[in-house]
Amino acid sequence: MEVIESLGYQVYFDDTLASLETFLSERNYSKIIVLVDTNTLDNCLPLFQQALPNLSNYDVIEVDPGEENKNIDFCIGVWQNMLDFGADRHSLLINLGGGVVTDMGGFAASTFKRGMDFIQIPTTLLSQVDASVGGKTGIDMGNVKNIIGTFAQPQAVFISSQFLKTLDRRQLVSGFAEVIKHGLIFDREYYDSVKSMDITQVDNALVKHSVSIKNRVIVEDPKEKGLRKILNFGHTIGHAIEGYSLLNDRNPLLHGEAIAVGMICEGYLSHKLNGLSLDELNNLIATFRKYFNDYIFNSAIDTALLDLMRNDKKNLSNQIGFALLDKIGSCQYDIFVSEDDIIESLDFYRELIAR
Ligand SMILES: NC(=O)c1ccc[n+]([C@@H]2O[C@H](COP(=O)([O-])OP(=O)(O)OC[C@H]3O[C@@H](n4cnc5c(N)ncnc54)[C@H](O)[C@@H]3O)[C@@H](O)[C@H]2O)c1
Ligand SMILES: O=C(O)C(=O)C[C@@H](O)[C@H](O)[C@H](O)COP(=O)(O)O
Ligand SMILES: [Zn+2]
Repeated sequence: MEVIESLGYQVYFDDTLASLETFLSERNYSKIIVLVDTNTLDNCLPLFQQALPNLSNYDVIEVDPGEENKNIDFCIGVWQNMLDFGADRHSLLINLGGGVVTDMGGFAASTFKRGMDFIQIPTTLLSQVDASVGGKTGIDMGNVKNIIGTFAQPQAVFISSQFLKTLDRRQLVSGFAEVIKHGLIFDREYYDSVKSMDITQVDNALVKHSVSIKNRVIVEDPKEKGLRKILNFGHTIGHAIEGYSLLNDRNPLLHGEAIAVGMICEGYLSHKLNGLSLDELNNLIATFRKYFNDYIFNSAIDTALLDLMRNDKKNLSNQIGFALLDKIGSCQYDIFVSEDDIIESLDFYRELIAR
């Protein structure tokens, strides 16, 4: 078993979840509640129960799956269940699921009775390499992503590759967008090693490498005053596209799919405004187009996308904020881009996929 030390807690890479059993036996929680969605109830709760045969006294809260449910209504449901179950400040919430469950569960726990303990057991690739670590918790409001939330660190994170076995390919690829991002912003060698890999070969070593990159960034800047903004590469435009798609498409883009589009557009801005070479831009584009389908969208929605970007948390005094690459493996933040340039990057994407 391997462990990464994060912000006052451990991230365990442990397929047996024995470390979870030890963790629970060392703490005297008044009550344990497990938050799942309907898919992790079926696919992940049985593995959790097998790993903890001696844990019998816990309650389960179930929410509907998917980004459309990462909102205040479902959060109220979680809070109400915690009240009904008699949770107090010495209780523990175990978030067993993907990023929707870890984000919303972390938020619900961090605000319940002004804060109770929670742990993350991420069950998607995306939540293992990214969402479960670092303490960003939150919910969406309408189609504005993660606009209500807290920085609240879990007591521990337990990562087991066992959970990934039931994940479908589309979800695996979505999580891979954040893996590619980690290489692009921080580690050229890692990017080169993942950019053409067979996605079914994702293993603990890869997850651990991604977590170690994210962890180095968040330990230096837990509350995103500066450096942490690089973890947001692709997200200014990506979140706008994700939010737009959520409300307007019958089969909305997943987070990773949207930020893959965002990383191509922001790759273009990196080339135009921040010194990323044309060769490296083309390299980045080829990588994303290898794994991700094109997203067709019309310039008629640019105004709506800009409206969403006006809510980005990196903005300052009405200027839209970006993290941009200067080369593969290196990223700068607090770069403010004009609306004309943003639209140019959307046009670039549209022309690219029309070729
Ligand atoms: N807090 C952060 O730092 C951070 C980082 C990245 C992304 N996020 C957020 O994470 C969310 C996306 O997370 P996600 O991609 O995990 O989505 P998700 O939680 O919606 O999970 C994807 C789907 O897979 C199902 N699922 C989960 N585990 C499964 C398993 N083991 N087997 C079968 N099905 C399973 C879920 O029920 C869901 O239908 C977004 O809301 C995004 O904003 C947060
Ligand atoms: O941990 C971070 O910091 C990130 O930015 C990671 C992102 O991949 C993630 O999507 C995060 O939820 C975005 O946060 P937000 O502050 O832009 O909502
Ligand atoms: Zn993300």
